[in-house]
Formats: sequence, C-alpha cells, structure tokens
Amino acid sequence: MPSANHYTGPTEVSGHPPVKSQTATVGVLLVNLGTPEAPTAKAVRPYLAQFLADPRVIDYPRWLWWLILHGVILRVRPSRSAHAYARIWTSQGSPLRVGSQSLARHLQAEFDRLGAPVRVELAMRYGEPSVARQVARMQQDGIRQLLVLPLYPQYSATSTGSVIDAVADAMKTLRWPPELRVVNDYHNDRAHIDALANSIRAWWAQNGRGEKLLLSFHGIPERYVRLGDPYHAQCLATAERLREQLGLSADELVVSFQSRVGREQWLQPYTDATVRQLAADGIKRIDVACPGFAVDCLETLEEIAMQNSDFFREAGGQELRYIPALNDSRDQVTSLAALTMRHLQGWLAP
Ligand SMILES: C=CC1=C(C)c2cc3[nH]c(cc4nc(cc5[nH]c(cc1n2)c(C)c5CCC(=O)O)C(CCC(=O)O)=C4C)c(C)c3C=C
Ligand SMILES: [Fe+2]
Ligand SMILES: [Fe+2]
Repeated sequence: MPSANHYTGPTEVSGHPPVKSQTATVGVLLVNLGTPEAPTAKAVRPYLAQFLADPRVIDYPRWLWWLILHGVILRVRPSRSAHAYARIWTSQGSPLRVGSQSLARHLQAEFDRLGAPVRVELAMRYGEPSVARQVARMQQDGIRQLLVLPLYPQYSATSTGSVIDAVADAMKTLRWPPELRVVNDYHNDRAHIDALANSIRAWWAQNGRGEKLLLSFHGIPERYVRLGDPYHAQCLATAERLREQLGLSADELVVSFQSRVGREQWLQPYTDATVRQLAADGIKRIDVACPGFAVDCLETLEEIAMQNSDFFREAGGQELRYIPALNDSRDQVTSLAALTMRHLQGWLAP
C-alpha cells in the first residue's frame, strides 16, 4: 500500500544480499501488567519475584528488600495468591491474559477496518510475552515507528513508569531502534470517559441500580504520591468526570483504593474498609466498578467480586455487584483506536 510508511530501501548493500523490500507499518504495543502461567504456587512464584523486585513497584534499599522478598514474601505469598488465581482461572487461562489478547485482536481489526497500516501487538510488563521480545520482533519485521500504549488509564510510576523503563531497556539492545512515542495516561480522555459511562449505564439498564456506586482503583503507597506521583489526582479526576457524565450527586458516588500490600500506608480510603462501612451505615446494595483496570483480572474478579462481596455481606449488606471492566467491548476498542490515531499523527499518510 503506497503510504508514508511504504519502505523500499536499501535494496542492496555492497557485498551483502539484497534486503527484502517490505511494507513497513507503524506499530502499536499494548502493555499490560502480566500474570502467572498457571494458578499454582510454582508458577506464581517467578511472576511475583520479577514483579516485586521492580524498584518502581517497591523502592526500599535493594539489599534489605531482597532479604525480605526472598526470605519471607516469596515463601508465603505464592501459595496464597495461587489459591486466589485458581478461583478465577478460565479454560483459556488467566483472565488478564485472555482479555488483553482479545482487546489487542479487536484493536487490530479496527485499524484494518479503518484501512490504517498499523500493527498491534501485546506485551506483558512481567512474564511473557515480554516488552523486550515484542519490541525486537516488531523491529525485525520492519516497524520503524512505535507507539507504546500501557493499558493503565491513570499514570503511576509503579505501572506506566515501569513500562517506560522496560521499553527503554529494550531500546538499548537495538542497533537501530524505531522512533518512539508513549501514551502517558488517558484518565481524562473524553471517549474513554464516555465508554466507562456507557458501560455503567448499560449495566444498570439490565440489572437495576444499587444505592451507591463505588469506584475502586488499585492503590499505591501514599508516600509515592507525596514524592510526586500524579496517580491519586488522576484517579479522582476520572471519578469526577464519570460522576458528571452519569449525572450522580456527590453522595451517590464513593471512591476507594484496593489491593494494599505490606505495612505502609497506601492511598485511602481502603476498599475493604469502605464496603464494610457502607454496610454498617445501612446500605443494602452497592455497585462497584474499577475504572483503573482496562481488562478484568485477579484484582477485579477475585478481590472485588468475591472477597469484598463477602466483606459487604458479613458486615450486614445484602448485595455487592461488580460491573465488568471495558475489556474488548466495542466502546473500549473505538475509544482506544481514536486515542491511538491521535498519538500517531504525522506517522500515517493523510
Ligand atoms: C506491592 C506493590 C504493588 C503496587 C505498588 C502495585 C501497583 C499497581 N498494580 C496495578 C495493576 C495490577 N496489579 C495486579 C496484581 C498485583 N499487584 C501487586 C502489588 C502491587 N501493585 C501484587 C503482589 C499483585 C499480584 C497478585 C497478588 O499476589 O495479590 C493486577 C492483576 C494481575 C493478574 O494476574 O490478574 C493488576 C492488573 C496497577 C494499575 C498499579 C498502580 C497503579
Ligand atoms: Fe498491583
Ligand atoms: Fe489483590
């Protein structure tokens, strides 16, 4: 296809076989967190070892953290986590992997439909397929312009920042790296907020509305925010935009932070304490959405839909209903395609 991306040369370098003429396309690399290969302690251990050794995730002095990680955490957490993964594992594998792959396929189909010469691939920050593997593969296939889209709507150094590190490391290994762009966040993107609002409205139309809508975001240590991480502010901004779009009063919407690990203070209010408090306040039915997760995973399907649902009922509530993530829905695909096209400006022929 003749376009700004049509790469034809060099066809011959003196003394070397001709380089095959090929149509180079722009590459879009979706990156999600990663997930174990199986819901077993044996498979969860190396996943957690890589994840929790990342200094972007836990910034304690390396030697001290190494002792705690290998001496304590990796002895107990893998079997506990494996048990949680086993509750949500599907016949096709981990929901995070299955959902992310499906989203990548749908996004590729959308670019094909639009006639945009864009190649979409998926990488995992931890585990396989790694960022390094996918970047190298795309470069070998002639990708000369690469847009990285971390599947995290809100920027945090612990998530998006860590993806940027991995991409930078991958680039270091290439003699001729592609031109590079990175989507930092899309927490306030209009089409994204519309997609979230539409999915919640559609879910209410089918299931009725609870007394409160709880938006639960993944937490991070509160100290990281004090050091300059914009994550907290971006979560609150997403929640506020969503509240406006849904036409809810401040009282009808509650924001909380989940998935705390360790003893430090994380962003508050905590989700588990919040659902218990709502039940103690006499609320019988709450709906929970997790707008920080592009795709359903352990943290939504197990921690929210199972664990926190139990907490709510144990504290006197009747029903906690989880509203699924956007996953590979039409709205998610079109909003991410539009976001991507904006970031590709100048790389695609008009
Ligand atoms: C220990 C520190 C952690 C920080 C900081 C953190 C930030 C963070 N995580 C996500 C997204 C996901 N996290 C997931 C699982 C998960 N997260 C942590 C720890 C931290 N996360 C652990 C140890 C785990 C593994 C499971 C467990 O043992 O509890 C997942 C789900 C993965 C899956 O396989 O389904 C996601 C997604 C974000 C967005 C974020 C910062 C904003
Ligand atoms: Fe996490
Ligand atoms: Fe969790």
